[in-house]
Amino acid sequence: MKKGVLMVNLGSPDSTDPEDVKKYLGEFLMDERVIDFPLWARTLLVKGIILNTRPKKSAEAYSKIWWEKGSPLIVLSEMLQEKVSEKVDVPIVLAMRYGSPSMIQGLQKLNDMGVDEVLIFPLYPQFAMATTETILVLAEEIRAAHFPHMRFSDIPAFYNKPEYIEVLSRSIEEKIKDLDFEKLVFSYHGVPERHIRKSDVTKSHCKIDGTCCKTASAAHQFCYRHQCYETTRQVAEKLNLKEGTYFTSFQSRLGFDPWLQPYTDRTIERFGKEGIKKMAIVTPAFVSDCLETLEEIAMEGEEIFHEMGGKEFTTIPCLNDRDDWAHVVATWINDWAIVESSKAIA
Ligand SMILES: C=CC1=C(C)c2cc3[nH]c(cc4nc(cc5[nH]c(cc1n2)c(C)c5CCC(=O)O)C(CCC(=O)O)=C4C)c(C)c3C=C
Ligand SMILES: [Fe+2]
Ligand SMILES: [Fe+2]
Repeated sequence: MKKGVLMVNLGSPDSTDPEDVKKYLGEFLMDERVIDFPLWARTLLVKGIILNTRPKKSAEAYSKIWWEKGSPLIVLSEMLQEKVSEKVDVPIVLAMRYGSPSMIQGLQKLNDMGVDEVLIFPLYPQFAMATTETILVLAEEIRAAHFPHMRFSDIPAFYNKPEYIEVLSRSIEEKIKDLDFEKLVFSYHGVPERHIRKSDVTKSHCKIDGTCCKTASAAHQFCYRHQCYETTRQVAEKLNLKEGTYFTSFQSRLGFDPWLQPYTDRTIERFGKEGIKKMAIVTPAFVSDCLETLEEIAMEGEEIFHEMGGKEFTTIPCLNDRDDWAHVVATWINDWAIVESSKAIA
């Protein structure tokens, strides 16, 4: 069997034109694992309401962060894929869950190379049904319909993998070592609380009450909230951060349902009001810088902090194509390729 890797990130619109943003948001938000309402209600909400108002606003936001080469998320994902490709012996193809290059195009490309043993690598440190799960489900649907001869395995959420914690901690340390910051915020993309309950395999563990995520449970293999807090805890331990100087919060909520709290914007506002002058913020749910880090945090977040009287607002870049991160990704891929080869020999 010939091996290859499908590296998958979220995706971006093709351009900042509101029509392209509308097309992208339509595909994204009609995913039943993102807006998890029955089809009729999702269609009404997305096509009847969100797509009439949001694309213009989102297009303006994208215009502020767009690069000459395109969407930062896609350019940075390509840079990672290229760097990792130099360090491994198997082909790596990059695909996006929404927009292009699509997952079906990516799998077709691998198929054309003769690859039939595929490692699906979702670029998400923490599991969520709106991210990791939807990638794996779509991959399997495409496999069954178009490439039934292929065999798939995947890289599970790596929120607590020592190599990931090491690189993330180093990326933070490099930015904060000379800062003398008062508060460090770990801001993760939010999800509706309902998503956490739906992903609870035990059906009874997740109470979202502040203690469940600290109590050992089989539910945590698929609990986004637990995995976010665990990433924060392990980094804080590695960097010897003092209790009370670091916080976990959740950003980018949409709609009126309760999402994971505390919310990042309110946390920044509170710190400003409390007289905090220097804060830093890291966004570990994102492997590549994107709209949510470059605009929502680095621009809007900074503005909120300054309006509330804060002075220094330091944003810590995502891992992007850092050499040490590319090295870790390459090691995981090489480990997979070796194990799969020895299975084939046995
Ligand atoms: C119900 C809506 C959404 C859920 C649930 C959700 C989960 C989720 N998203 C990411 C990562 C990213 N999201 C990004 C943009 C983005 N997310 C939503 C909505 C939900 N996300 C929207 C509507 C948008 C588009 C922008 C906007 O209009 O505000 C991005 C950035 C994409 C880019 O092109 O730069 C990322 C990355 C995660 C990790 C996650 C759950 C854990
Ligand atoms: Fe999102
Ligand atoms: Fe939990």
